Amino acid sequence: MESVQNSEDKKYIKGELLYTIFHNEHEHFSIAKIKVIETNEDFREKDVVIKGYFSNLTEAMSYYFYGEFERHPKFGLQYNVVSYQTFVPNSEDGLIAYLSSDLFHGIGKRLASRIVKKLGSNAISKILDDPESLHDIKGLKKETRDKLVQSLQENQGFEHIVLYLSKYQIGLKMAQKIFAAYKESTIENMEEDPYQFVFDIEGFGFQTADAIAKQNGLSLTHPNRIGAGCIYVLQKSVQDGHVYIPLDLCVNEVKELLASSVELTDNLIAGRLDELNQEKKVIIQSGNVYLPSLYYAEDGFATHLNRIIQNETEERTPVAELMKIIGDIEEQEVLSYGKEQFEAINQAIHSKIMILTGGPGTGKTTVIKGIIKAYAAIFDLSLNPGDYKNKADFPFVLAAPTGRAAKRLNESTGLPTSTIHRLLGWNGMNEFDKGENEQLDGKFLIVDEFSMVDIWLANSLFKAIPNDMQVLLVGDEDQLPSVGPGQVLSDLLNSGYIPSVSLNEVYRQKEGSKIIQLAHEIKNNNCTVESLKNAKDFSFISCNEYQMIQAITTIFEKANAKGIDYNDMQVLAPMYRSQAGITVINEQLQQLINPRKKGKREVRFQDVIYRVGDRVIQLVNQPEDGVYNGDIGEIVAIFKPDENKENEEQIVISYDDREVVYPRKDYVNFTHAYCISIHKSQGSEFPIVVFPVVTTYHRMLRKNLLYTAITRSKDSLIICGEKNAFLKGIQTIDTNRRYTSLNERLSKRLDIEKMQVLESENTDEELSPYDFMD
Ligand SMILES: Nc1ncnc2c1ncn2[C@@H]1O[C@H](COP(=O)(O)OP(=O)(O)OP(=O)(O)O)[C@@H](O)[C@H]1O
Repeated sequence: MESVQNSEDKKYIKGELLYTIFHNEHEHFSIAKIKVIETNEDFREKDVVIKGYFSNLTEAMSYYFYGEFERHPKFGLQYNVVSYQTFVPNSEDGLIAYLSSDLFHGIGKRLASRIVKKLGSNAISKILDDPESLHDIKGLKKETRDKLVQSLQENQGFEHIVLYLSKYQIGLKMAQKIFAAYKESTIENMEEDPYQFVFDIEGFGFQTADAIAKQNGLSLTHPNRIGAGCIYVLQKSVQDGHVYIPLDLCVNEVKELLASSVELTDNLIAGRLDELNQEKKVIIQSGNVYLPSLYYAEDGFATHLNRIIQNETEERTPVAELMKIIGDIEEQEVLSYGKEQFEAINQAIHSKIMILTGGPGTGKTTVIKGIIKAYAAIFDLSLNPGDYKNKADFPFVLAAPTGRAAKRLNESTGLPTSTIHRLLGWNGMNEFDKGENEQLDGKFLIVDEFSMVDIWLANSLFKAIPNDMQVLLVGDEDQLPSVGPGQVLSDLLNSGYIPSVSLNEVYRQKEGSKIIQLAHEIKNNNCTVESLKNAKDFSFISCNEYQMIQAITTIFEKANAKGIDYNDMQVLAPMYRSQAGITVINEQLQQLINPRKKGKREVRFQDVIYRVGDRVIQLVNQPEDGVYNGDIGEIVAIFKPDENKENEEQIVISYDDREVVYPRKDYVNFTHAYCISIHKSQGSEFPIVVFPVVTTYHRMLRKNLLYTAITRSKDSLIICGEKNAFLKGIQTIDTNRRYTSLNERLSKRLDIEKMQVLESENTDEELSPYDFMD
């Protein structure tokens, strides 16, 4: 074991564990109080609070903790532990006493001194590195020897590994993951082939593997190095939304990644990819390279889509009957459906699966309501969930990818809605309860904001759709694609595999909305500087990047003076950093809207101050608590550790229908929401949108991003910034094509179906092989 005396430059505190304040079983995260025995830190107190990821800290045991002090605004000085090890005396006498203690059964003083005599003061480290080193010790039976190794591994294995991994800047959290996978063989495996970790451990980076390999003198042409490079390149491509990358591009990127250090030929990389393909670590099809999870998601989605569509209902409602039903609905709703809208209702009623698309204000919601009412009238179904004995008997299933979108769907239809995750029964462990074996209840599924659904979620959803369920997918194809991989909505539309109706006539514009007009001008590429003239619900305030904060502050102050509720105003921006970025705007607006006040609690987390009353946004899906990426809430309480039974600092956030308690380690799951990113605003609408647009954002300024931003505003839109930047942005098409093969998969299926139809027609004519001969 590495002795502290050998690493004097490394800061440490040697201490005895007094008690544990908090321990998370799942993550092995602990906060504890220790009595300081010795330290090379400039610290003179008798005890200190430590925190970090530990395997098994035992009260009254002594440890070396390596790390650094951190000053917490509320809890004062804490020691943030990066690695640690149980204190084992490194004098021979101490070591003998340790090995002959109650911790190791069957080893007495005599045996312990023989071990120390043979292995020296580094005995424990030697045994952990190589259990064989215990062979040839007189009187040490195999059984006792195995037990000693096992106890040492249990008691010290993890720490030993943590210490080893910390040499490569691998933190405790990742060390926990690695230890769970490799246990005591971690070091052996890592020295032999660190590249394997890229395959086995989620989040283990290629660069880390490369650094470890270099230090262990592994060859740069190690076969797994190229393999790990391939996996790394593919994983990175998923972050850009790709489902696959073409083989030649993959080869080039791997070469770029590895070649600075070694000469690699295309053939060598392609050969390695071929082997990975045979080992099913990647899948190569038609010259495209996929990570298996994406290949199977795309293939699975296409298969289930096909399965559902094949079970077409034969029954057709006669047009006259449908006209009558729709006429009745028009009377009730006091409107007259446009031609496209009627067609959409008619098609949706008669299609097993249909897509409804259209820009803002074209009547998508109006049509959804029409479809539901028409379906209910045809099949004589009540739209009151209370009329059904069981919840599962209610025929309509309405869902959306985010909580806010689901809520909007509920408000516009008056029917129960949920997020797709909740619908599928997310169990918090990356799995859904619903699937092929337990499919969804209901007869008619409507999914809104489908452009936000990535290929993984689409596959999970379609797996769970029973054969007899009708499906309506609703979305706006001009919005940003899903954050996750794929572009399911646009691939479906391009493939022509399922019927779709596009609504183009704008109805809200007739009510004099400039916002809708602007959206359609952007969509149809006829937006000019004239389009940016102020109107009742629209204004453009000119300013540059450096004036932005002042401009936004003034807008908010003026609105407030007019009696407008700050909660109705939402700033949307494309990026976090820069003078006019999300972070700075949030800081400024927090000061204006929710300033520091005596008696109002606040805590600092990283560089941000969270205060009771702050508007915040959830950044990840947390289905176990019923909150989803993009949900906006308000901090309603901050608790000190001595105020709750968990003994931890907590922030309580209130969302529309629930309150969620976040322990400090989960504060990364939310951020301030006075200004949010346009990506996070997808699926939401706000009464007043303030949208800064300046040239500094240029990398981000694309047509679909600007379109998404302005279509989030319901009543009023204020753009502030540079007109040129805006006009340039709307002319910039996102050319970063996502590599997906859903369209091809579906087109192929269409071709097969056409051939089958041809074949069946030919059979009718009783063709014989002679017909194909000259
Ligand atoms: N056929 C129609 N006749 C009269 N008004 C209509 C008609 N269709 C839609 N509208 C009205 O136009 C407005 C926009 O319709 P709706 O909300 O259904 O559109 P949308 O496509 O869902 O819009 P968004 O995507 O912006 O939410 C509503 O006020 C709606 O009542």
